[in-house]
Amino acid sequence: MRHERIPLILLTGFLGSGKTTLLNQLVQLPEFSRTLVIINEFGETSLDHLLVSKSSDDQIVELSSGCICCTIRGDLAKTLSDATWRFARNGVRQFDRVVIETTGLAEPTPILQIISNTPKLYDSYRMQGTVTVVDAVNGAGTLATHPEAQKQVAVADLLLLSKSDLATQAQETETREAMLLLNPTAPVQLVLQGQTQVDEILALDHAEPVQSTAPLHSWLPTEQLRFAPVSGKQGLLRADQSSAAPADLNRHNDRIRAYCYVLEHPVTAAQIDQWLDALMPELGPQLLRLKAILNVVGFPGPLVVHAVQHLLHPAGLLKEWPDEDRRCKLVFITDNLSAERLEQSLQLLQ
Ligand SMILES: Nc1nc2c(ncn2[C@@H]2O[C@H](COP(=O)(O)OP(=O)(O)OP(=O)(O)O)[C@@H](O)[C@H]2O)c(=O)[nH]1
Repeated sequence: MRHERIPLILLTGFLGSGKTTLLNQLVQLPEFSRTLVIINEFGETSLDHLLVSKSSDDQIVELSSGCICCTIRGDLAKTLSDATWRFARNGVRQFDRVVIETTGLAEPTPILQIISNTPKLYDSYRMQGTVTVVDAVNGAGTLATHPEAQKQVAVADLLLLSKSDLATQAQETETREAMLLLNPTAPVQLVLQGQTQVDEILALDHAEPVQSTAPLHSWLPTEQLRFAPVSGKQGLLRADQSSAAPADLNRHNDRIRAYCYVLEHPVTAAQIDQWLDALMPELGPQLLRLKAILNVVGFPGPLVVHAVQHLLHPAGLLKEWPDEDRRCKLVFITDNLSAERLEQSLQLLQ
């Protein structure tokens, strides 16, 4: 039987959004007591690791000579691969979880890829999810102007809205709308001075095949979206973007978009293979994230598919459906990809 892999949470968010404040609270909780914290800072004077609570001093690694998403990817890989013996006593590993705090300008996808593309790391670590902190005061403006911030929101499994104590109602609403447009499927919860509902973080199980059907409900909140048939494509419905957020919000960030589809009929395993074989090499770089729940002919439960850019995680087959809705649901978070091009690829599932 396969050994239990160590869950890893990627904590990201734009500069000053409140990542360290959150981490400082998390490491003081009993649930996070056996957590290895890896902090990446950029620049000569790195302070964050000093700000994180002393209680976990012996399990904090600071990577400060560059950014882990670009210049020091190797350092991250080495830190993770050495950690299992470096943070062990008498041969027993002293941590059960890893949290990596990125710099505010980091792109999360290369970091997710390091873990999945390095067999030794993939064998030891399981991506539990990406948590992105967004500042409610500056969020809308930041998301309108910084592609890094857009990508951080787009790939999140959980979005944490910070500083709502400082934000006006209008600022908070605009920030929520901007987040919704980039990522309509990730739940949003408040974090106030680093305090938040920690159960939601611990329950994340999105980035790799889920074992339970519970998280599927939050994936694609179909009840909140309006779907309309795509002309000429039988059984294919597309969510209307304006039902997620006002359309004019898109004016600043029309590169990164979320598309949600429902396919009304079951598909065959062969069709899925063919579709993914064509999709990943061709559109991989433009796919920031793909999540799909597919009804496969002859399978008792849904097949769950995840991809981050050209990286396809092994699909997970669940034993049963979470509810009566047996339709296939697909979410694509894309960079510079048109609905027409996606729909052309979906023809392989028709
Ligand atoms: N009022 C208020 N201030 C907050 C909240 N969260 C964080 N802050 C403050 O925001 C500032 C930046 O917070 P940090 O936790 O350092 O942000 P960060 O994301 O780690 O910042 P970088 O490392 O620069 O990317 C600090 O002064 C925090 O005290 C909040 O919910 N409310």
